[in-house]
Amino acid sequence: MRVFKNLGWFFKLEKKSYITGLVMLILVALMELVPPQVIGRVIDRITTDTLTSNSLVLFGVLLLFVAILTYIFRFFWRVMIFGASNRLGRTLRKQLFEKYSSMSPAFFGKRRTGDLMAHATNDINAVQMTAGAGILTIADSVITGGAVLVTMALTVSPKLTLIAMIPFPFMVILTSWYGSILSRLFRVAQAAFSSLNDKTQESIAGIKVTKTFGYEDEDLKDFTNLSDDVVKKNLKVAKIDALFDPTITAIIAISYFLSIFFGARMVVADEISLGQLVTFTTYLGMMVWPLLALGWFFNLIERGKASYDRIDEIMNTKSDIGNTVTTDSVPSGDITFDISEFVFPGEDEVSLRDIHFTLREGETLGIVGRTGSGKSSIIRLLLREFDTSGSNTVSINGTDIKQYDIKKLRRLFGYVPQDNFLFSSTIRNNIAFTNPEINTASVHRAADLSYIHHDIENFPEGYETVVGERGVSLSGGQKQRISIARALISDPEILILDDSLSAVDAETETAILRNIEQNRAGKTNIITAHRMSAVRNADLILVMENGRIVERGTHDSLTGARGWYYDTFKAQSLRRNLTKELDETLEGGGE
Ligand SMILES: Nc1ncnc2c1ncn2[C@@H]1O[C@H](COP(=O)(O)OP(=O)(O)OP(=O)(O)O)[C@@H](O)[C@H]1O
Repeated sequence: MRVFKNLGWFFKLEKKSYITGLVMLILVALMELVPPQVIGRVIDRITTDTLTSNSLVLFGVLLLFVAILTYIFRFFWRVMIFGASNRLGRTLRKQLFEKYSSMSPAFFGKRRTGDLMAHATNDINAVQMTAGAGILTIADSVITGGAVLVTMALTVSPKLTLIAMIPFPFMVILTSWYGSILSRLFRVAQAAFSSLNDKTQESIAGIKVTKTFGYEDEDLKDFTNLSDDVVKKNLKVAKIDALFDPTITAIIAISYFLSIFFGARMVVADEISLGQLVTFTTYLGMMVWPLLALGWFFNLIERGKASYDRIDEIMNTKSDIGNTVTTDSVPSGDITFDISEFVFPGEDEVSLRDIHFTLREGETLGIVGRTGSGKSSIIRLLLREFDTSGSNTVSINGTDIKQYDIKKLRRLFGYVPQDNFLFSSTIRNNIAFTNPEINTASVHRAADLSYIHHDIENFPEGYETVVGERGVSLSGGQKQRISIARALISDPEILILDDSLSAVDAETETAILRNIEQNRAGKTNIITAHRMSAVRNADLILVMENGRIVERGTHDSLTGARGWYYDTFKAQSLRRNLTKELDETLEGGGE
């Protein structure tokens, strides 16, 4: 029953629907008491030869009237109770999605996508069932069952009613025992379903890699194993599920036997009439549904409880990134990093050390260094994907960025992440993501700046071409450039290109960077790259190694210093010139 307590807030919210629904249920229960009474009376009148055609018509009209009212009331309770439970599904889905949206990347790094999806589908469905069918089954078994028992006792015989009820406590004990086993098994089955969900999602997302390595058979085997596991665990649930109905049917059968055995003796002893015994057994037949409903109720609440706990665990997870706003000012100005040490949450190793620099507003910062040297980590701190602690700060205009409203802070940035992601929508919608109402000319301009306009115009449907979930029909370079257009369209105060030019050729890179330089006067840019040519014109270049800044300066000062930057720049320039020469030679030879 704890799940009902947990859902108390919702029942309060939907008080009107539930109360109306329950009143309708009570009325249906009362209506259902009438037909057995009519049958009993007709039989008694037949046996005493007092049945007239007038009274027969009257009984018929009464039954018809009761049938019509039952039909109407049944319709309304369904609309009220199931309508409310559907609204619960909607509310929970919204709350869960809001929770997901508010969580930091660290949360998504730790959880599996399939699991998060299963919470939003299967688990919410199970809780919704508890608030719909769960309420119905308990109300129906108590109201209909109670009304039938009271009527049996009042209109036929309290003694016979008690005899008929002897097996009922066994049923309650057995079904609640099945319920507790079911809860455990259901939790395990839902977890298995989450894993299967996760596997499906990952297999589809990684299908290209799987195919390239020729690993389809292994992938299928993994999938089949997980799928078999889901079946096995659900079969266990089904086995316990299957115990509910036979138990209840057996209890009812015993109850019937006791009623007829003792009822017949009471008829013979003239304690009740034959009509009353028929009425009694008809009522007993009417107890089948309330008792089945009671069994289902235990089944449903156990499933609801298991799923509610799984959702609750997510809802109670606190985001690593808080939003305690202590300043009203809008973030803008110079960016200063003052970090002695930064450790990613849950890690032991220090990832960034002694990162101290200031980037003036309107200037361009270039960050270079070997892979894993800490370039993206600097960006992630600025974006508040992770927070610094202690005296370590990242500030904008002299204020720690943790003191700004996180949404206002993030509106500052036009960010092109390393693993760019395109939504399954049109190219236009992907570019206009931050401002869907923006005019076509601006979309084209952003695409022009990121050097993708002509490619897009050559697509079958131009800007209306739909890209797959991960832009499967586009080349890596095209995806990167569409992501750059998406970042540029809002003319952000701070543009961040995190290794975002890696998939375009050197000429395209130069052209895009020139466009950015010419069109973003007075705005800040941060570019991380492996190619030194991408940061050549930056006002400040940081060279990272093992989480530290090992060189800093402008292109000229760094080449003068003859360190890693110079060596790498020279090697890359040489390679670039050689490739160019080779291309020209091959082209010349081909003519
Ligand atoms: N969320 C995280 N949790 C723990 N460690 C992390 C996390 N993200 C990055 N790291 C670690 O921090 C170090 C720096 O990673 P980072 O992504 O900043 O390097 P990078 O210079 O951008 O590399 P690349 O050029 O390959 O993109 C790496 O050792 C990486 O494993």
